[in-house]
Amino acid sequence: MPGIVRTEKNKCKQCYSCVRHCPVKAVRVKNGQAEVLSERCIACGNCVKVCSQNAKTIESGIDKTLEILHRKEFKIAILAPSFPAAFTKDICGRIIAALKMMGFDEVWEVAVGAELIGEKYEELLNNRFKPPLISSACPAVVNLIEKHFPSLIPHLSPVVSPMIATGRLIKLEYPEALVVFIGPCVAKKDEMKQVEGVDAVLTFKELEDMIFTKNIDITRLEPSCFDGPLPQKAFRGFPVSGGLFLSLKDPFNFSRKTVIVDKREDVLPCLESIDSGEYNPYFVDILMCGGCVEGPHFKDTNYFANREKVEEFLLQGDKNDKDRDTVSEYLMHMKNAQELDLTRRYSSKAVFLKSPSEEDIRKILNYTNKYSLQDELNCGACGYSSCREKAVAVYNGIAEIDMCLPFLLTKEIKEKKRTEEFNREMNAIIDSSYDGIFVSDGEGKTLRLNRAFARFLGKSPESVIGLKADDLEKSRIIYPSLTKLVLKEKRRLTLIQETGTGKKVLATGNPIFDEEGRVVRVVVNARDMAELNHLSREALDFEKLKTYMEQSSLELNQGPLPRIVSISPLMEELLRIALRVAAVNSTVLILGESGVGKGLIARFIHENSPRKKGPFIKVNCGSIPESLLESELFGYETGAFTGARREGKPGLIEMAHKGTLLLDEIGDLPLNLQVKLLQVLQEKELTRIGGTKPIEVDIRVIAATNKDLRKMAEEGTFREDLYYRLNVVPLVVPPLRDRKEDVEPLIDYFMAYFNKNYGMTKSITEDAMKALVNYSWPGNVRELENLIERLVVTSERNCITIQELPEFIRGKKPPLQKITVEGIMPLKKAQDLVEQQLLELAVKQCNTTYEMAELLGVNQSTIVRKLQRFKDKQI
Ligand SMILES: Nc1ncnc2c1ncn2[C@@H]1O[C@H](COP(=O)(O)OP(=O)(O)OP(=O)(O)O)[C@@H](O)[C@H]1O
Repeated sequence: MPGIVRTEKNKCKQCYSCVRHCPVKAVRVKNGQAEVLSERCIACGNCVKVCSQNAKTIESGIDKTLEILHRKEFKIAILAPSFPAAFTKDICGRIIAALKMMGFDEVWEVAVGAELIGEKYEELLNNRFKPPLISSACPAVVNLIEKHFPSLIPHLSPVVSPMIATGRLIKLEYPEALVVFIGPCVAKKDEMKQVEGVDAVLTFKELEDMIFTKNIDITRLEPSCFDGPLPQKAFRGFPVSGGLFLSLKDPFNFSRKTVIVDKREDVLPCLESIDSGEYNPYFVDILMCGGCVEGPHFKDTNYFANREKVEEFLLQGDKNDKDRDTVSEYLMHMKNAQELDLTRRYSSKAVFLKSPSEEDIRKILNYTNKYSLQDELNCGACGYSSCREKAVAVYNGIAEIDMCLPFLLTKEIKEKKRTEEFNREMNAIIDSSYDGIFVSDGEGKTLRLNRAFARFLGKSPESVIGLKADDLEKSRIIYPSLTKLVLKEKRRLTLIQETGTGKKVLATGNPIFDEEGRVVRVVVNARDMAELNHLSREALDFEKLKTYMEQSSLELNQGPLPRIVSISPLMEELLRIALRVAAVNSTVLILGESGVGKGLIARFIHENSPRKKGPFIKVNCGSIPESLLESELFGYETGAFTGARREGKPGLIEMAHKGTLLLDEIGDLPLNLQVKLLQVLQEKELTRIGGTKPIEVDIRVIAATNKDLRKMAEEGTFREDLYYRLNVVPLVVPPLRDRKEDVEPLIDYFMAYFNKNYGMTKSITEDAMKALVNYSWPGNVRELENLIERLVVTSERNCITIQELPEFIRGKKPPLQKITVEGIMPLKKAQDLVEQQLLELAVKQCNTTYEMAELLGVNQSTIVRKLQRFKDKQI
């Protein structure tokens, strides 16, 4: 059966007041909303009275009454004896008149029913009915015993309430009559559903509402009197505390053994003590409220004033009292009075809560940080008198675990701290963002912007916050307004905006939607176009360089080992030593003029070492711009610098792990990197740029140079400690002029190689060969190789003749440039000037640094380096 109390969910504000004041804890809190459990509810209406939010309402009897009033049957209203307390003195008689005006044929007093059952109580008490006899006039008490103290059911008086007794008397006399009870009690609405006797129940408050709605001006009505039989005075006092007891013929007969319970807080302890056998009264005159003059639907709840009004009516009576038959006279006139059945039966409706084990209780308590007895504050904020009682409710699913106020407060403080921290972090992230960030609400009002965006606008963030997108656009602070467009189109948009400072920004606006699909925020992300262009150029250069680096390294590493062509005893000796060195892990320093084949020897050592399956990485320290060399060698971590890849990148040293690292042109390694390299050689670990964690590397280092490192170390341009660390095994590759016997085999080798490469079958005449062998090859093997390639490609005939050779090889020395010396200057400066002039000439003649290298007989990296040097020094 549904209960009589309803909860308006959205009004419930988690105050737990209803839980606290419910005597039987019939309130379940679920998702923060309290709802009454009809199976546990005793319909006392207390939760309705204490709910400050008016979230609890009582089932209304108005509709049912209206329906009855529309019927043609005989309609009788029965007024509870507490009515004088509900209305002012001059209104009382007029209430009866108002009820008749509304359509009731008669208005009876419920005190009649009280007199009827009073006799029954007399009988039960005199016949010693299963003491203690517990009165059953209060339906909330009956519910309490049936649902929560079923063992006391045999002691409940088997007599109906005065309301039911009055209803039944009327229906016996007028079987067709419809009876509406009007009283102070909400529990009567529940009783009506369980026991036959009345057709509707109205509270005094509902009656007032009906009178108001029907536009009845009660003050203008002539007072009217009660119909029906006249009850004895004593029974008009039924609703006050002990009213039933005092109505007994000889109450003092039982006074010592009677207890009058009329306070809500006393009801439970009384029944508990009787139930436990601790307390053994003879008669229990028990009401849930302070008599029936203090219910949840009573406007003025001052018990004493209410009680006085009831007693006044009891003494003064009604104007027509003397004209009415008494109850006993009325019964005598009835033909079938003996058929009046005033008995009531009860049944157990007990729904007990499950008892959790101690372990279960502990688990629940622990969740809210209650680990010891001291932690159990029993503050009652949750509505339960103790933390354990609440734990039992949680276990039974009628309370929520986090209903604990101290726990929530601690949690909230923590949460607040976390939110503050998070906000601080977010602000720091947003403010440190390189991109400009601008946030508006769904109306286009500026909520926040970061420093970068404020910089674009040339304004302080504070001066922009609160301004509308439209205003920003009109005043040209930023134009056009992306926020406006996003709000209009409701989609992500990108466009170029111009700011008041003349900056152009590339901006992307994103709408943020709420659950209903409305745009609640617009987040604009912007980049300065000028910076963007600059970055893209930088990134392009960076990528190009890396591709070049990776390709050159991989070429060496992955391609077939180039043949070392040599028949000279000097080279044979060198290779023999190189082979021996290859077997061990020592650092090798390869010295020799440019283009003699130092790189080739390094590769030879790697391929013949135990590391041959590992990588062979070649780094030309002279050809990578100094600004990039560090990151190329040591790698970098995420976001270490502008243009860095997002995920970071290992350096070439790290890439050479388990293999060999050739540091070519080591003499060009900047001093700061020399220190870092020394650390790697000594500690066998490195730290990426922007990183903190050292990375272990197992590499063999081979350094190569055409410079006099020892001299450089003496002059302080190369670290001495690094020089000694590298110079463990020095290998000197002899220049080609010192091993002329290798020239012819090398020419044959390169002829065959390029013929194959270009699909040709060129050969060379003996004269040409002789001239080539006799040339002194300042650029060594590289110069020779380049010339042969050019001859194979450019020679018109199948056989390359001496005429096709450059003049300087044919014996005629290359024409000497006239270098004017106008005075004494340091030799080094003179050398620089000469080099500079030569480079200037070469730049004019050649398209690439490779061509320049060939023309000047040095390798390309030397050209790059020297050009850079002259540029830097602006010589
Ligand atoms: N003995 C050789 N047999 C075949 N090819 C050789 C020989 N020596 C050198 N070369 C070729 O000559 C070119 C220059 O050699 P390498 O780059 O090893 O010289 P390098 O001394 O390292 O030059 P740099 O000092 O400019 O770095 C390469 O193409 C290499 O293959």
